[in-house]
Amino acid sequence: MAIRVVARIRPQQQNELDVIVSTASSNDDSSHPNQVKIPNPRNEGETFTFQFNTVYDHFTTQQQLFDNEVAPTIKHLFGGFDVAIFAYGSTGTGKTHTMRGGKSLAERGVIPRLLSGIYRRARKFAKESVVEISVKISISYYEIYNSKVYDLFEAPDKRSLAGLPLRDNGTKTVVVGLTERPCESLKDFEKLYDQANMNRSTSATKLNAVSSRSHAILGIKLAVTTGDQIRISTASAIDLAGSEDNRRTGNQKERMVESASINKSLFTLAKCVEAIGRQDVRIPIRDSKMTRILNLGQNHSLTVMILNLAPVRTYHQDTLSSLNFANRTKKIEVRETENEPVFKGCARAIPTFRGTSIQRQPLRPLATSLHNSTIHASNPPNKQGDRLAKAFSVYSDGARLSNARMATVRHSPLKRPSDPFSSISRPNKRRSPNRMLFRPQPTISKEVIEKIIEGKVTDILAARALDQPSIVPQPKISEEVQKRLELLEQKIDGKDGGREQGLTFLLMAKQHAVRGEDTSALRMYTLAKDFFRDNEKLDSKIDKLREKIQQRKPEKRQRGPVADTSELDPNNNNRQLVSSDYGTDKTPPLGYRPSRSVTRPKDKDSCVQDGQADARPFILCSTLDTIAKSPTAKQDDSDYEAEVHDEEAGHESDGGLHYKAKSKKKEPRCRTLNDQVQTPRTSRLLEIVNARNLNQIRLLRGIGAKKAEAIVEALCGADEGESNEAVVKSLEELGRLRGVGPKTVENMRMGLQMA
Ligand SMILES: Nc1ncnc2c1ncn2[C@@H]1O[C@H](COP(=O)(O)OP(=O)(O)OP(=O)(O)O)[C@@H](O)[C@H]1O
Repeated sequence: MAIRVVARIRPQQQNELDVIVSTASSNDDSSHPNQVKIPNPRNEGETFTFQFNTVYDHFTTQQQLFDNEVAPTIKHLFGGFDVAIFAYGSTGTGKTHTMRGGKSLAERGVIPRLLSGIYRRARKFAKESVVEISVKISISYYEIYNSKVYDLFEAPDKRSLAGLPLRDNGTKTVVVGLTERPCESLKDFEKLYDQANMNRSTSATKLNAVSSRSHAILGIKLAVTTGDQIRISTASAIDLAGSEDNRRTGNQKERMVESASINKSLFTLAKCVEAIGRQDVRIPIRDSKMTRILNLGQNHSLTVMILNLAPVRTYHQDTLSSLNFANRTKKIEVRETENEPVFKGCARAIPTFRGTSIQRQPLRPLATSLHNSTIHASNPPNKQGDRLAKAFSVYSDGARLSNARMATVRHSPLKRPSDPFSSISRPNKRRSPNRMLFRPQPTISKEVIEKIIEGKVTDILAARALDQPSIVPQPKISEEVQKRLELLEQKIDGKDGGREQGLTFLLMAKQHAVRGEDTSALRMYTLAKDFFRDNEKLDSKIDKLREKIQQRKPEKRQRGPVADTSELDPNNNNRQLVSSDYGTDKTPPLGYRPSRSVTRPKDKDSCVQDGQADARPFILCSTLDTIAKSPTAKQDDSDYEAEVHDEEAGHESDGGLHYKAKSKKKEPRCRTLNDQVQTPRTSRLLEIVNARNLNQIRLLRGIGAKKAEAIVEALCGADEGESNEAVVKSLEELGRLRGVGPKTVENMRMGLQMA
């Protein structure tokens, strides 16, 4: 079954203007919309339509959403299926509101309602069933904060800084050392849940006063014992952190670190979804902890994704990104599989204890978390302080089998030493299982033997269930050991968290630098410094940038506010003329080539000089200057057209770019211009191209993924070493890049939406 994707549009909030998202229905029954409509940010006359299973508008109550989307999954949960419900959307779109909700009854979100539904169904089951039924519910709750997993049942001051390690268990990923708490009633749950939520990392940003800084995963484990069988299933309710544009959130140091981590994991998720869609052999699921845990498409769970959207223009590009992501996600097929029940009297289990034909079984992890739906026997444990689970149980033949079994049974509280067949628990007497089982027993019939063995098997399974850490918390691993585990894991994953984080800051710094956002670039470089101490190059870069900002201050004052448009308020239209609109390039370092992201001016006199290693293409400066001086800075498209017409005078390349010449030597028909008279539209185009951000380039009109790659490759091919990167300085140069012609250039240019 494909993942069910539903969209929820939150109400417009105070101070929010200009609603641009609307709903529609592809059916005749317009009372059930299933489409989201949003204008094309580059051409307001055009509307994009996205279709999902259902679309909920701002009138939808928490109750309605739950009844339609989540309540139906409860019966599947009781039927032995796993369920995964997750909220996705950019920051401030209502994910936490949807999943957790408010305190009042009407405002309660999906999670408390789900628990309430589970308890209600459990009671109904027990009441109506003719056989005895018992339902045990336990929960675990953890967050992924800055790429580390923390148990939310633990107070932050008691956490190990390294977090909890992850381990693979078949198709599932388990969190080692996670506690599971039994929850007898809804009240129990609410108490635990509220306490744990206080431990969740939240902070205020400009976009959300209580912004979640982590992905939170609640696991609900259901153990339904019906007569002689027990079935375990799990529901995972996931409140993802939202993608963030730091120019809009106003994030500073600590928030920025969190944001980089959030964006990175969400980017990995998007890459996974894309790779699944393309049916790639490699899905980069291991590239982030969140994707490992979510395990989209591979988790064999009934999956519902709630796409949270904000209806207003300030979120335009975020909404579009989310819609595109959801559009791809809805195509993912999941093979839901029912978790196997265990029967107390499972006769088929007997042969495995007989004779020498015992099959070697793979290692089966016993240390589990909620995500491990291994088989349990009935009589779930209720004693505290029982022996903790072994890491692995090995089924093997010969002596090893005996040992493994001995280990299991020896600790069984159900062991009956007087039992004539307690030899199962005595390895020294079980060297020859054949002889033992088939030796003539004058006083016991074969049926009785079978029965006794059946009973024994059940006991062993029950003992194993007692050994499970389902209720008893896992042993606390010392901080030192956990740190080592974490380091080991990073090594296995080929990552080094700190360095990676530092590189992300460097990347963001360079992006800001390319856009001429010196202050933000400086901020990012300073953050990167924490990760690359004693790096002289970085220090000198910071010093030079600081100096440059200082020097520009008086200049800025002279020019007035319009001159420094690079870091203006997003609502200010001027900003769109020169710097990237938060909408079109919000995604931070995505698709960016770290080593290629800095464009270097050849011209030493260019108005932006940034030491030896970092510089922006001077086209950006000339644009800034042009706009600062130009009274027509706010003109609309037609004004730009006239301006461009004047520019058609032809322009000699100054040799700044050594691109690969096209095979056919045609006179370029595209407009050529002198850098000093570039229009904002042209500057913007060149800026996008020179930034080498695949994501942005492919959004240009007439450019697909392949062409975008070809452009970036052509640019990289034209570089003279890593420290001397090529810059496209005119439309003519752009038109001569491999894979790009004058027509494409014109298309790209005219497709740019300018304010
Ligand atoms: N359907 C809704 N009805 C009423 N208010 C809503 C709704 N959805 C969201 N809100 C409000 O919008 C604000 C932001 O919502 P919320 O904190 O849930 O966003 P979020 O997506 O979880 O953000 P973040 O990713 O930053 O944590 C909150 O004040 C919340 O009450």
